Amino acid sequence: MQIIRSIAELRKARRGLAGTLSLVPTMGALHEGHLTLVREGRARADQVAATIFVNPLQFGAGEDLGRYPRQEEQDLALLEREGCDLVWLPTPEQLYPAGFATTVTVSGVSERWEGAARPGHFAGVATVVAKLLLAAAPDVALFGEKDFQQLAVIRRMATDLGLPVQIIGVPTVRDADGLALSSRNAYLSADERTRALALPRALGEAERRIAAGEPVDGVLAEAKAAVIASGFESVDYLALVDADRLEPLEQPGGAMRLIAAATIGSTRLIDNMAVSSMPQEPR
Ligand SMILES: Nc1ncnc2c1ncn2[C@@H]1O[C@H](COP(=O)(O)OP(=O)(O)OP(=O)(O)O)[C@@H](O)[C@H]1O
Ligand SMILES: CC(C)(CO)[C@@H](O)C(=O)[O-]
Ligand code: BAL
Repeated sequence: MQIIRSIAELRKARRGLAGTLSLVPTMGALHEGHLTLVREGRARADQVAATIFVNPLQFGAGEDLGRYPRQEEQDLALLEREGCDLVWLPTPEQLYPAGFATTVTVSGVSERWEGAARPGHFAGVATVVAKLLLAAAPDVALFGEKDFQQLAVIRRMATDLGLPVQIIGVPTVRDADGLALSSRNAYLSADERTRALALPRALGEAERRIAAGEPVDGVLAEAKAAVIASGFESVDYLALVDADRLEPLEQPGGAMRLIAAATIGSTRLIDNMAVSSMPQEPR
């Protein structure tokens, strides 16, 4: 596995890679979700590369940039074991040179939900992903559905900028009990980890009830109440949206997604689930 630290080295290494390339951008602290993206990337191209970069541009003031988990040595060992061909670890100075003044802003799909809760977040994500894609020039880039709105923003950006890359979304990998894997789960105490299960459970229950034809408003209100009753301090949003533009849906129909963000202790978790669009007989 080639370990690359500068853009110049990356360009040289890229020219030397034979065949097609998959890219898996990450912020490190790797878990099975990331490794699933790497495996999927390997299945879709001749070579697979990953990036590890905790991108300061996508963190707001007062967010967790300083305490975000960093474990480079362990991450490199995991990627090597997974058969990753190349890993690029850029520095903020390389990606954001002095005088940096160009950002990529995606309107519409980035504005609600995470975009509203974390102003500037998606401009930071879109900018860094555009830069990573331009520098590594992959044929395929893979992102997790766990960050469902992020995936929609990146798809929109790649289409609008005409980037010559196929964007692939990979289903959320969960722990055996149902909690979505996330590097931020490392912040949870044992007690919070247990209570955090209320989030996927509430989404699963809401999914079942909406698919069974129950009124959406009532189901969403009860799901939020269940999350709070289980010990989350707050729910930023828990909503039914269309799966492409992430606009709120009052009536079920088409490709739908339940999306949520909630805070437990000092940890903000996000999750989402697909909702079956065929009305089912009440169970
Ligand atoms: N459980 C998961 N299943 C599938 N993909 C995932 C999962 N968790 C993260 N990913 C994907 O891995 C890529 C890198 O994500 P990132 O490094 O931010 O990890 P993370 O676990 O999402 O961290 P965070 O706690 O910051 O949300 C993103 O495309 C993200 O959607
Ligand atoms: C896509 C990404 C690597 C951009 O920094 C990040 O937002 C993430 O890890 O999901
Ligand atoms: N996993 C998404 C990146 C972020 O929360 O900043």
